[in-house]
Amino acid sequence: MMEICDLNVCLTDFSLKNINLKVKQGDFFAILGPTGSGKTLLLESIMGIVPLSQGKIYLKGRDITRLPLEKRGIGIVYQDHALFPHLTVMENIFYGIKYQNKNHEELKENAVCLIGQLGIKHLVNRFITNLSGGEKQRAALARALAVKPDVLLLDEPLSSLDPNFREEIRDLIKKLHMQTGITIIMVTHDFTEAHFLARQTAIIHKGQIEQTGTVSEIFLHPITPFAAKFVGMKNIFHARIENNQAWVNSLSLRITDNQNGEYIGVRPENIQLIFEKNQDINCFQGSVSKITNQGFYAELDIKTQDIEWRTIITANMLMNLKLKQSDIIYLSIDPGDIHVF
Ligand SMILES: Nc1ncnc2c1ncn2[C@@H]1O[C@H](COP(=O)(O)OP(=O)(O)OP(=O)(O)O)[C@@H](O)[C@H]1O
Repeated sequence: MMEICDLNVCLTDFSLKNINLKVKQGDFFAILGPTGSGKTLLLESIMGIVPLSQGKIYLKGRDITRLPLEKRGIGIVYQDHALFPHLTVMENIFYGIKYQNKNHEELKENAVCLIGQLGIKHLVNRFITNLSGGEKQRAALARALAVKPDVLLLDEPLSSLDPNFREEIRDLIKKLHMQTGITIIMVTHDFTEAHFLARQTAIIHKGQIEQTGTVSEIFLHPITPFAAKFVGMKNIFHARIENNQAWVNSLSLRITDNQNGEYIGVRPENIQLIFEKNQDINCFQGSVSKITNQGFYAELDIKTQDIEWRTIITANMLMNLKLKQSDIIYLSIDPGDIHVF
């Protein structure tokens, strides 16, 4: 549906290199990456705001690489909403319709329907400056969708919102995607957001795509240390793999058969904490080196020989166990939970 072929953008100090992506009709696609990785620049290239030094962009089979934004069939919701402050909500939503080469009556009906779906009927005569962050985001979504674009681009749609609105708007975006079936490409630095909303995802790092796949594929099988870290695999170590053993410094861990690579990764939630050594295959003694209370849960750093592991436990469990720094504890790791890449 949207195909990005060999896209390159060269700026003075930054480049997007050989970007290839395919987004299917009706899909929700997340481009995930840390700050400065090139996410917004990629959206801007899709919109035609920054010139490509190489590459093609196709939308529904049409080559849109050189078309002006209004002819591309793309709607966008910016991080800061970018609504017109001197216009009312209604005027903002209807603004783009007059520039469309489509049936205006149909688009107006569609806009009215969106106003209902987004729950902003009571706000239509208000000016933008008087709205809350969540209300602005609803108005921005209605404005972008009012012209019935073929694809909707969302630039970090939740990051500027107060945490109270974040969940509400996240649910709303999901519902809207299901109701309209529109193709969405969202950029975000938050894997949890992508996990909740998207089906397909691409991880971008320093202007290059590191991995693409379904959200669960990338969550379960990251293929680079960067991707692994990004999806919450906090224990990533350089390792020497020999048959079904992984050596990290002087520690040997049993892994499942037929795996090969240079790194191992273990999720903190997959490390079990126990008080006595048992017969588990990977059971190691360690000592608590740091406890970081995070409210509902706590992060425990545990040192075994020369390796520091990050584990998590619930706040309740931490209280019950009365754990403190330097306490001796055992870690148990199932070989199936050790990922090699
Ligand atoms: N028009 C431009 N001219 C020169 N450099 C630019 C331009 N736009 C972006 N950059 C640079 O390109 C790099 C990537 O920027 P981009 O805004 O795409 O990052 P991002 O992944 O969206 O980050 P964030 O999550 O912080 O928004 C940055 O180093 C930025 O300074």
